[in-house]
Amino acid sequence: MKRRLIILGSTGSIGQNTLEVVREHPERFEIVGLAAGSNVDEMVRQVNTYRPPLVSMATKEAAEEVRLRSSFPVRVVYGEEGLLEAAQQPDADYVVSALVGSRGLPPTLAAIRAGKTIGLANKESLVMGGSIVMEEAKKAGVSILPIDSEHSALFQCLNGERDASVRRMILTASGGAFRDWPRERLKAATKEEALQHPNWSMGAKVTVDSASLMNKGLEVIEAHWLFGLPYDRIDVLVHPESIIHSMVEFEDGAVMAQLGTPDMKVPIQYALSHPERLSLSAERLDLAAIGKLHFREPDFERFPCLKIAFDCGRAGGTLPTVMNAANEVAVNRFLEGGVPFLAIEEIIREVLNRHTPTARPSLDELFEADRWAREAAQHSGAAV
Ligand SMILES: NC(=O)C1=CN([C@@H]2O[C@H](COP(=O)(O)OP(=O)(O)OC[C@H]3O[C@@H](n4cnc5c(N)ncnc54)[C@H](OP(=O)(O)O)[C@@H]3O)[C@@H](O)[C@H]2O)C=CC1
Ligand SMILES: CC(=O)[C@@H](O)[C@H](O)COP(=O)(O)O
Ligand SMILES: [Mn+2]
Repeated sequence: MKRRLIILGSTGSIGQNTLEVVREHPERFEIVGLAAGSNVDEMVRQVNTYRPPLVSMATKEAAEEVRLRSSFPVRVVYGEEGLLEAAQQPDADYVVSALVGSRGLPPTLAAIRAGKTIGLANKESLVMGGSIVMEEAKKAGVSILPIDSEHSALFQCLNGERDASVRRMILTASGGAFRDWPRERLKAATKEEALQHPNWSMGAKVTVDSASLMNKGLEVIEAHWLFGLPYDRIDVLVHPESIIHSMVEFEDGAVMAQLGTPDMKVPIQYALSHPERLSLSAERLDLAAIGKLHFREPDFERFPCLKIAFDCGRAGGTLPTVMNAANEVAVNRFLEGGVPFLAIEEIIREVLNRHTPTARPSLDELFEADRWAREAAQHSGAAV
């Protein structure tokens, strides 16, 4: 039977890669809904190719334009309500959560509550509300299959293993665009430089997170929630080639690693077709041609965002939510040219220092913490 998919964030980097996987296997997948923000041209192209019955766009204007330019009658909804409707679309059995940022949390939760299997790329929803997301998934009997490359690697390494045999997880990090830059040089780092990821082609926000190593920090928190491991058993290792996507060390000293060329279609197909594997036209790994792989410890002094994320993850409560929201706003301000690169970590620190944490927040308290932190980060004058 075909998997009936909704893709939240279909016009983005993960969304388009997901559609590539679908295009290679039309016998396995059917698109029953697409949701995006403002990229009307790309959405019209997708609608005319995949003919989904339901589409959601961020605004009424974008929705109307998609409707008018589609080559067949498609229902187009919009805004936060539109996203929620798409996430719960009754025809779907699987939702790919690939919006960027904490706006991914409400539709991901709605899809879980509606009983859909989740392919999760939107790591921010676990950073913001991991305990609630995992609790709701358990209650609804829903599987959350990781799309993020490191978590897909960990998931693959765990295949057939008992939880009790796991000693630690090792997330690999490319080191990002500024891996070899001295701290002093980071002061003048530009947007164009931050967007030059050494190995992956991705959306702007995650690429800047990768340059500050906040991406790895978000991924540590994501791994904690997905795999239920305490933070002192999650390690980060810089691996500049991004060939080993992550590793699991077991009690007997054995280490399992998942390798491959850096291509998101591989973890996406694994999440979409689990427990099977489908053929893919991805580039094959040639280790003889690569010759050597390199590893080093992460530098928490040059890249303090990684330590901030470990600390907030360990502390729990509203702190990861506030850190995530402050980071989103700070990255946005950097991308808009309003603040320098190093202001990202300063804004996050300042907002965290001003926050009064709540230990076991309800969902409403998480949304309130997110709203408060956004406002605080938007007006923060740190390092500007
Ligand atoms: N890219 C990658 O390879 C990887 C990404 N991830 C994670 O996956 C998620 C998506 O990343 P990525 O694909 O790179 O991001 P992109 O920026 O490429 O895409 C983001 C998507 O979100 C949509 N969007 C933005 N704002 C809104 C809104 N207000 N309402 C509805 N939709 C909106 C965009 O629509 P539009 O463009 O139409 O405005 C787009 O479809 C992130 O959480 C990221 O960390 C994880 C691993 C790898
Ligand atoms: C492809 C993917 O999963 C990204 O999240 C990737 O991890 C970014 O690379 P680094 O954060 O390791 O630079
Ligand atoms: Mn990743």
